[in-house]
Amino acid sequence: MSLQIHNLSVSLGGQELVHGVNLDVRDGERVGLIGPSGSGKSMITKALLALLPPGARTSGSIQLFGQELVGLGEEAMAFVRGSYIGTVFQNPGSSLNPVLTVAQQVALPLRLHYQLSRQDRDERVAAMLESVGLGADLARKYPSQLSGGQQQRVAIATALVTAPKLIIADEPTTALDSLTQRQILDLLRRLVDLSGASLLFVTHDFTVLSRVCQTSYVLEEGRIVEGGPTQSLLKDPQQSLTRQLVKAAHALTLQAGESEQVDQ
Ligand SMILES: Nc1ncnc2c1ncn2[C@@H]1O[C@H](COP(=O)(O)OP(=O)(O)OP(=O)(O)O)[C@@H](O)[C@H]1O
Repeated sequence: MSLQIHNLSVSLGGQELVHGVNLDVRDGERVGLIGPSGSGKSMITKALLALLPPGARTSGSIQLFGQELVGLGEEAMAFVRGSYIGTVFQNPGSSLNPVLTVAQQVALPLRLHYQLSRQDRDERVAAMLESVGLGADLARKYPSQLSGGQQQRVAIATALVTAPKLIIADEPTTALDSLTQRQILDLLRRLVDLSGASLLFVTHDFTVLSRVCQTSYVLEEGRIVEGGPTQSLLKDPQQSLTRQLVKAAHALTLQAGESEQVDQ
């Protein structure tokens, strides 16, 4: 098992925002966490990365490859983040460092966490850029000189270059047009599968999950209300929120004239 979240609760300012969440990601599995704005998706991913705001309290258990993360010290947690987890966030324009070139950006996690020779590092960066479909001509450019889709490709390359075992993608395509969104989702799915990593994909959009995730969990006001194979949730949603999210996804899909389905 890659990730086992058991009875996770998160409180902030004396208020409990996440209530007893259970969620599993098996090795090599792509799992979605879906819920409307304010349902607590970010609180769960931040708890997982130990990046909650000061004063937040976490209880329960988060096991990553068998290691308990709740209560782990900052130094050990920084090591876990750098070695085992890759993250891709919503807005690549702000998550990329504006003063680093594309090549420097992708090389940064290798510099921070691995002792590689300059040549090995450059080779790994070039191979990673190629695998996300960015040519050598873009390697010397800065994020501001790239399109949103190209920026997100750089972010994916940066997340995957250290070959992390778990990728956390938090609304990674929300800021992109629908064609670019599909390309980036397919790229992420392909690279995650190629690397053998597991994926936890956070979104409010079932259209996206149906393209990427085999299993999904539905979050409502800090609680998981439903979970299971994504296609089953789409075909036969049991909870009112799941039905609403599926309906919204069908409306979006019809709008875009697309039919989405993920390989199991
Ligand atoms: N720094 C904070 N201090 C206090 N409450 C917060 C803070 N950040 C978020 N919250 C509250 O925690 C709850 C969950 O928020 P969270 O950001 O996890 O939702 P989300 O599902 O990620 O939403 P979105 O899709 O809009 O990002 C909300 O009620 C929110 O108001």
